[in-house]
Amino acid sequence: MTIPRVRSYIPGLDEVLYGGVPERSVVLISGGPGTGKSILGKQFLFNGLTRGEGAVFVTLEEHPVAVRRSFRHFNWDVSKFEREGKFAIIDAFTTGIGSASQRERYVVKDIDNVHELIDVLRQAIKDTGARRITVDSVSTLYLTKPSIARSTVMLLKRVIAGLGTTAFFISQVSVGERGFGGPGVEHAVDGIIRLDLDEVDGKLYRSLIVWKMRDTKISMVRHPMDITDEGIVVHWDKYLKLTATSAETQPLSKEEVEEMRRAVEEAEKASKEVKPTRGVEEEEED
Ligand SMILES: Nc1ncnc2c1ncn2[C@@H]1O[C@H](COP(=O)(O)OP(=O)(O)OP(=O)(O)O)[C@@H](O)[C@H]1O
Repeated sequence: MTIPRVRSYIPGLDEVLYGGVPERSVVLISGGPGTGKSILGKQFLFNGLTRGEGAVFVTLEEHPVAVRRSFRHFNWDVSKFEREGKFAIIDAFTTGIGSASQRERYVVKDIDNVHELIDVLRQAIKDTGARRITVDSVSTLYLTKPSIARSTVMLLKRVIAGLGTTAFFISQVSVGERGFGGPGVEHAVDGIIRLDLDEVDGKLYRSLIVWKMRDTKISMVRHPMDITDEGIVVHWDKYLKLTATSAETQPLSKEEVEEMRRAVEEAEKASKEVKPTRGVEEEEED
């Protein structure tokens, strides 16, 4: 059965997901510091914006001014989409303090109150007609209160899926940590994509691995990944064989490569045939 998918259009990522992210999924983008999580979240939104889809970025870790600057760093000009009302930044960083925050349209004053965040998010999704959301980072919402992690994620997930959007939740883990953001969160989300930076013989290697993604086949290997001036590139047709003392890149089999390529072609065809039917209709369960 063909399921509706959201193409990330991040080079190589849709191939390792056999066509893209199943629609209305909440995907945890997990990884240590400097692994490229924020860039991946921004690229996902920008690629939707250039194809006519609305998008919302929730910032909990960076000032909104810094967020706009980091989009610009990759020549992803979001200001045009903000002016057109297709893109919104939700400021959950300044907590409403300071003159810059006074200029922001979407502000969350109390990040300990997830219901306030949800109200602002719902409004921003409706205003922009958003299909894509990035929350950077979701860990900030429960850093000091791990016991509420699962309920926070479940509440956000209900609104996001209910309004027909697909989300990347950025999850920060420590260097060397094996988990993805805590058991409550890891089981609550629909997908987990892990970004890594490994040091072998004094050299750092970037890689991406899809740990889970409900309703789709996934590539079962670690893929080498680069950050370039154009953003993230995943080498979907190769895998990175890491040991404690060596890092070796090997090609995937011809059959696997062909199957991934075909899956992306089919997803692209399906996305052209099925026009998105939803506006931002209220399908939310309360
Ligand atoms: N043009 C570029 N070319 C290559 N690498 C780049 C470029 N721009 C940024 N980077 C790298 O991207 C990394 C930062 O990526 P990003 O901010 O997405 O990390 P992150 O995983 O969100 O980290 P953190 O959790 O610490 O915020 C930096 O280490 C930086 O070196």
